[in-house]
Amino acid sequence: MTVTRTRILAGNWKMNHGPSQAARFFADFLPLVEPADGRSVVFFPPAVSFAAAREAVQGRPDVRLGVQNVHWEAGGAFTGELSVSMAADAGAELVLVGHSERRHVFGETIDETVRKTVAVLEGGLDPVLCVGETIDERRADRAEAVVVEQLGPVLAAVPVEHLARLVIAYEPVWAIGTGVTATPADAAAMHAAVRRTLEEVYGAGAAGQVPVLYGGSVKPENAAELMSQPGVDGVLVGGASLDPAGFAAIVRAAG
Ligand SMILES: O=C[C@H](O)COP(=O)(O)O
Repeated sequence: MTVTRTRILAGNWKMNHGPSQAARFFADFLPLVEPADGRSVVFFPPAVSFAAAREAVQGRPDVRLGVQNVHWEAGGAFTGELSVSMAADAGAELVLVGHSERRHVFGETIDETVRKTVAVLEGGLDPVLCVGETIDERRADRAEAVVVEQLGPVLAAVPVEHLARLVIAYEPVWAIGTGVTATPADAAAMHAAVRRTLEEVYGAGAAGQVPVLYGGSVKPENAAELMSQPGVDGVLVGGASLDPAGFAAIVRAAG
């Protein structure tokens, strides 16, 4: 397994921080975080705040931006949706796909995550594919099986030449926004399952090409321990990414 992958510290603002709050966030956050080799900071602001975020991070190539969702079609009558090319035109480099709130609140299917991942890759952006089990699935000892079920069809549709642009985020649904975090050992075990699945599909060495992030109640207090686990390349942070000082502490916890 490669141990030199770039650390990724990602903040998903979900439906928080409009344009003026986004500008205030970056005015406070950026002076707290020096650019550092081997570390990439990513934000997923709401679409209406994207332009404000982009303006705020000009001159900071260590900070990249993504969108929280896209439609797989190139354009057309899809009220409320964004296409990949529109996101790219706005300056997005990454796209969240299959976030648990898309799957469990908005009914996004595995087939839709496949279409979105393919559209994102074909459009030249990098997908951050989110996978994770519910508490009932974990209690039924199906955590690993569920993650493999979510990953398999997507990986089957991603050609190996695009593999190095894929990012995977393991986010147990029961840990998201609950204050309950997976134990570092559980996170490490699930990350290992993700990497095994990558190697089963693409062959030996594939797992080293794909950063795998942990998400679910990551806070300044637990970020360093989670990121010290084997196979945990970074974090995808919701609530704690809304506070400039708190998220800066998480970024610094990456070393
Ligand atoms: O995308 C981020 C995850 O849903 C984690 O959210 P959280 O840090 O608020 O638990």
